[in-house]
Amino acid sequence: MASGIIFTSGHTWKQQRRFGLMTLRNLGLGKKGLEHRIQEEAHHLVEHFMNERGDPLDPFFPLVHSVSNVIAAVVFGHRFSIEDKNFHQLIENNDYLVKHEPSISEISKADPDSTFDEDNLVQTIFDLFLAGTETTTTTMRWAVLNMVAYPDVQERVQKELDAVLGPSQLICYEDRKNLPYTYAVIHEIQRYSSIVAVAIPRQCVKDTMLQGFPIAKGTIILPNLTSVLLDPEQWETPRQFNPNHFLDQDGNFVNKEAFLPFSAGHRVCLGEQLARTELFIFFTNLLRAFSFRLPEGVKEINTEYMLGGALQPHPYKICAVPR
Ligand code: HEM
Repeated sequence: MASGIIFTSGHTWKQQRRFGLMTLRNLGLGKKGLEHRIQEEAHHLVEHFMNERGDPLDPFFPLVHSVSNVIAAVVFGHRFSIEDKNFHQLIENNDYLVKHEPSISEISKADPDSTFDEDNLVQTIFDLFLAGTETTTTTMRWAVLNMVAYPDVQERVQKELDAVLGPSQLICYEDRKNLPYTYAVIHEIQRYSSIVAVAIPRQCVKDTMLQGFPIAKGTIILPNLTSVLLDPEQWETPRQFNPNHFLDQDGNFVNKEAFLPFSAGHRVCLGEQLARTELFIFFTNLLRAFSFRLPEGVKEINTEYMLGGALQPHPYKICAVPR
């Protein structure tokens, strides 16, 4: 039988999803706890790039390290050092999670309706890790790649950051309100890269009429998120990277109903708030400290995606030049 959050439905899904959300909340999501964790990881990330002294690097490993450490803090209660062999194993082989046998007080044999058994615990941890690591890392890889591909956008972000933030000021998610251009760029990165092309499948529970289309009970539905994120009726230049999609004429940030990279409804991404906070804090810290450029002699960068579970960029190397 399926366990965890992503692959379940009905009672198990409800209980495990509620547990996942509660755990994130208890650990400070929406309060300051998890934000501190992200700020600390952003600090390590900047330090790691700084040590490369502007030499060509593939940002994948430092990014996945930072993103994983935020989730590790939630599910294991500690962060990994970048040299940690276990951490490398974790990244390469998610078996690590299954071998771990945590036991917590939620596991109850007394309640016959309880889904809090070890299978569900392991799978829920696995789900949070998988769903939280791959997606956020891939979005950050697109973020860096797009800054190299659109240097004028990068420059404008940096100008805004320099005008609003002090050079060593701790950046909070709250600062997005004073950084409309930067915030619009992050949204455009998510829209344009559309990394989760298709959301989790649904099954129709009763005969339904939807906008004139009959959908029979039992039909499996695949929500196509890319079709919304690239919809020509919703976006001025759907197939061009254009931060103006999220700005009004006065340069204020505007949210768009069709901005659905986290999907919508009961299954909406459970980590949306966490992911938004991570993307903002990692992106602003990196762009304040570095300009991303092509390595010497390299003329262009591949901005096509590779088809897979998530739409990922091709592996690439860039230089993080300290500003
Ligand atoms: C940029 C980063 C992220 C993106 C674009 C993203 C996107 C999505 C999407 C599209 C879904 C499917 C929703 C649906 O079928 O309607 C989803 C589900 C999910 N996400 Fe995320 N996600 C991100 C980050 C995270 C993080 C950081 C976590 C960890 C806490 C997380 C945990 C989950 C879980 C557990 C589900 C399954 C929810 C369910 O089945 O009820 N995600 N995410």
